[in-house]
Amino acid sequence: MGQEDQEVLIRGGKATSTSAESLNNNNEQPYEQSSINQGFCKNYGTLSPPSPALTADNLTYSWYNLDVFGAVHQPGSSWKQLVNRVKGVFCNERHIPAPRKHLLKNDSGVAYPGELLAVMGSSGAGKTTLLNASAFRSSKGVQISPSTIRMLNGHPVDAKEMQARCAYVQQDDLFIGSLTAREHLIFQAMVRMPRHMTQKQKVQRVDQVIQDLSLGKCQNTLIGVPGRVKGLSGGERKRLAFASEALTDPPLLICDEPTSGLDSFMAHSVVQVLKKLSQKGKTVILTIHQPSSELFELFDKILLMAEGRVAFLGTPGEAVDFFSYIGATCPTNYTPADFYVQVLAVVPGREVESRDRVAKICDNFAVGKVSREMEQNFQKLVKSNGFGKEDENEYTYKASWFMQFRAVLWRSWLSVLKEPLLVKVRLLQTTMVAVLIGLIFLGQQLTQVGVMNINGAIFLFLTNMTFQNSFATITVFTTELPVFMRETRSRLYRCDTYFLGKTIAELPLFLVVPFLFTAIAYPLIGLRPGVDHFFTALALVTLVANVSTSFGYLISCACSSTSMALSVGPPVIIPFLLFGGFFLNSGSVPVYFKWLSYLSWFRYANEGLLINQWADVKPGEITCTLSNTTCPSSGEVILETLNFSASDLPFDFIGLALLIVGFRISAYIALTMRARRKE
Ligand SMILES: Nc1ncnc2c1ncn2[C@@H]1O[C@H](COP(=O)(O)OP(=O)(O)OP(=O)(O)O)[C@@H](O)[C@H]1O
Repeated sequence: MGQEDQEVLIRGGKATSTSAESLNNNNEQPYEQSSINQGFCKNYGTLSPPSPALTADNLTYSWYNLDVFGAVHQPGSSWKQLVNRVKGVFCNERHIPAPRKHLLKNDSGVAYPGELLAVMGSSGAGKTTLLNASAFRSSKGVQISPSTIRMLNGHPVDAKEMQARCAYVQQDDLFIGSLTAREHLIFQAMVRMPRHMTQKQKVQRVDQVIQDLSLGKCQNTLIGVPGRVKGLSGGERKRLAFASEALTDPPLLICDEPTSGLDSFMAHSVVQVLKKLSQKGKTVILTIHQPSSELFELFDKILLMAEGRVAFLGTPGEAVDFFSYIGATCPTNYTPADFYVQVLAVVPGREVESRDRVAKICDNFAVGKVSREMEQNFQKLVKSNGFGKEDENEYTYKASWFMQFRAVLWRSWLSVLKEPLLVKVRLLQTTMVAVLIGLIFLGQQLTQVGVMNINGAIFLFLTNMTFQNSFATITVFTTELPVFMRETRSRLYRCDTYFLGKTIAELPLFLVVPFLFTAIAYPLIGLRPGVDHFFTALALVTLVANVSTSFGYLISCACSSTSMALSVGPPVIIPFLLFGGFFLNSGSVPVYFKWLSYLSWFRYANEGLLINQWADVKPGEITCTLSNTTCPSSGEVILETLNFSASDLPFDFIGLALLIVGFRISAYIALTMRARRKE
């Protein structure tokens, strides 16, 4: 809506109210003075709960002086900031703090049990920021003033308690796409529901929730990945997100734009679900864009936001009075929600006037009854020092360590079986590459040329195992990490149970892939015959597959995105590859890079495989067919030329095993640090 439309709307209001132009024309009627004075008398908005009966399970959520700041990115400022910091430290100069954007300005509000509170406002008004701050889920770079107080039933609440008692349905749904809706809910029940409940009771609750949210028809449908794997519809995904939260019957439910991307029918059904929950005594807060009149009628209270401030909090009926009073009566051909949002919008091109109008409306509300009551409540609380603290243990994980581990293991195993990238594609890819390498190096003989070819084929074994496994891990693991981050922040499971469950579930695959590869390529190439030689090679290739997987986990956990992990992976692998003894003789590694060569799994595995191949090749077994080149007389000579010693084979196994452990521990530490950081 443009400024003109906005003015027409406000002038339209003037026909029935008194001073529409007071919003725009300060000369004719000094708006601020007259409105503010009247605001004290009119008492628009309300703080009163819908039903006075509060049980122990009901939660009144209130927030006072919610002051939120966001980082402002200034192009080219990082260098200046660094210089500024260095000067501050070394030259005793005053450190100039980085500029910050004031996202929420001393907002206060309250949501009662049995109430459906809709937060509305134009885009950028601060709705999501308010919800994130309320649920203690503010994003990286967002700072909340220490004077802010968030309370449950009058007790200041901390992040741990809030995350345990409040269900937060975020705008973007995050699921493991390879599970069905029912499998997803069973997993959620396993980690969310109290540990004293049996598995049977949890499954019964899942069935109940599926019925309540009308998910019966799609319960066995794959959730899917938008744009990649077809699965649930947008509405079904939204309802599934609610279903996950509804399993525990949370007393406080916060939903960020639950209707975004849905048609009006779907939007209505989603809000109906929320309304039903509120009627059962839950406290429900949601943000919504452009609700239809029908939807608007379902809201018990509305909170209007503009420019990071509260412009109104009260019932829809009181909103009509408030806006009429300030001279902005809703015309009959407008839905009230659209009208309020438009009046509170900042119009491009006329920002100063719009902001002035918004400021006046917010000021008017700030001196009204609601704000004053809120202030009084807050003062009372401070005076009575009512910052009571409840038992922290109550807000710990719902499931025991073992239950969490079992649930993660079960879900990871299901996704291993169902994720095509992990199983079908990998097995097909492995077979094809093994056959190709086998055909290229088919039936090598123990000749001068054969020795060169066999050494090349062995190194190719390692290169293929490394790249195939590390990149498969990076691709699959990094796409699942956002789900992990959200679930671990909701305290569904611990970092260690996830990491352990996930890696154990994937282990069989990382045993099958090297087996398949070795079983096909080893005999085709004609490597050293004998069961013991085959199994030694298989053990080494399996260890390499698992070192690469562990390395893939480490890179995935240390990098912030899939694309970053995929770009960081190859340059880090290349130095390890160079120290493998194929491109650079292991005796020629510069002293200053020796330490790096000890971290090279290529070196251990190449040495091990070459020892396995050549150690027992006796003098005379190698046929010298070319007279103009040197011919290695025995396998021992080949190993000596490469600077490898047959006695080092056990150390190669130990080296590979230590690398697996080392990379996994590092990956776990990186994951824990990431889980602690804000995303
Ligand atoms: N981390 C951040 N750092 C800096 N500014 C931010 C940050 N997060 C949000 N903002 C800014 O704060 C303002 C409010 O953002 P918010 O996402 O809360 O708006 P909204 O009302 O939810 O909008 P929409 O309806 O479009 O989602 C916007 O101007 C946004 O650019």
